[in-house]
Amino acid sequence: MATKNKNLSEYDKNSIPDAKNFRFGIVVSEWNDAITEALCYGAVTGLLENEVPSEHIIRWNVPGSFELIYGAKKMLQTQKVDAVIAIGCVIQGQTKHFDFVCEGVTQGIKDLNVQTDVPVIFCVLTDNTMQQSIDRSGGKHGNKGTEAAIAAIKMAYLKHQALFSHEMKSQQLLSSGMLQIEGQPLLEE
Ligand SMILES: Nc1c(NC[C@H](O)[C@H](O)[C@H](O)CO)[nH]c(=O)[nH]c1=O
Ligand SMILES: CC(=O)[C@@H](O)COP(=O)(O)O
Repeated sequence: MATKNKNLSEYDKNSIPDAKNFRFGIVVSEWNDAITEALCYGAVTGLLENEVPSEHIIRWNVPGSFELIYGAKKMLQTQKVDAVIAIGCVIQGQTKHFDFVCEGVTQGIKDLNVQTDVPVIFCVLTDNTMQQSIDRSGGKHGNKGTEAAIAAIKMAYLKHQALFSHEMKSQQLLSSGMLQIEGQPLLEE
């Protein structure tokens, strides 16, 4: 479904997991800051609406969308966060630079999701015109920042569920004797 047929701010509140214990990083590009500030407002509002305490939200700025990659990497490496939201707005200019910035930040954020254990949410507008960006940052198509906040909550929950499931399976294997901790007797004497 294309964005033009969907409101980015709409979501089923009943489908959102309990997020009050999760912590979120938000990295915001300063290019097109009228748009990125509106996206950040949507993201923070989406988190607060779902019981995330304001003190569980850490915000950093970077110069442009290309720097979101490094900013998100340092955020997840140095801060105790369950997910990171990367916010940017790239608008087509006169040259091919748009293509390289969009491809670079897309691939870079994808790489972070592959190489690290913290979900990084892609909240980067890649628009042909400023009006398209306005429409998607609190305008007629809603706010992609809110959409990103909901995605961040759901991915933080998925991460925690996966970890819990793994720990439960390990405990079951240990207690059944099917798994041995190195250096410890298989069965207690
Ligand atoms: N033209 C836009 C940019 N360009 C700047 C790059 O993101 C980057 O900061 C620069 O190449 C230095 O590494 N950035 C945006 O976020 N939006 C644009 O429209
Ligand atoms: C995405 C960009 O870097 C672009 O807005 C810069 O504009 P231009 O292509 O005219 O240099």
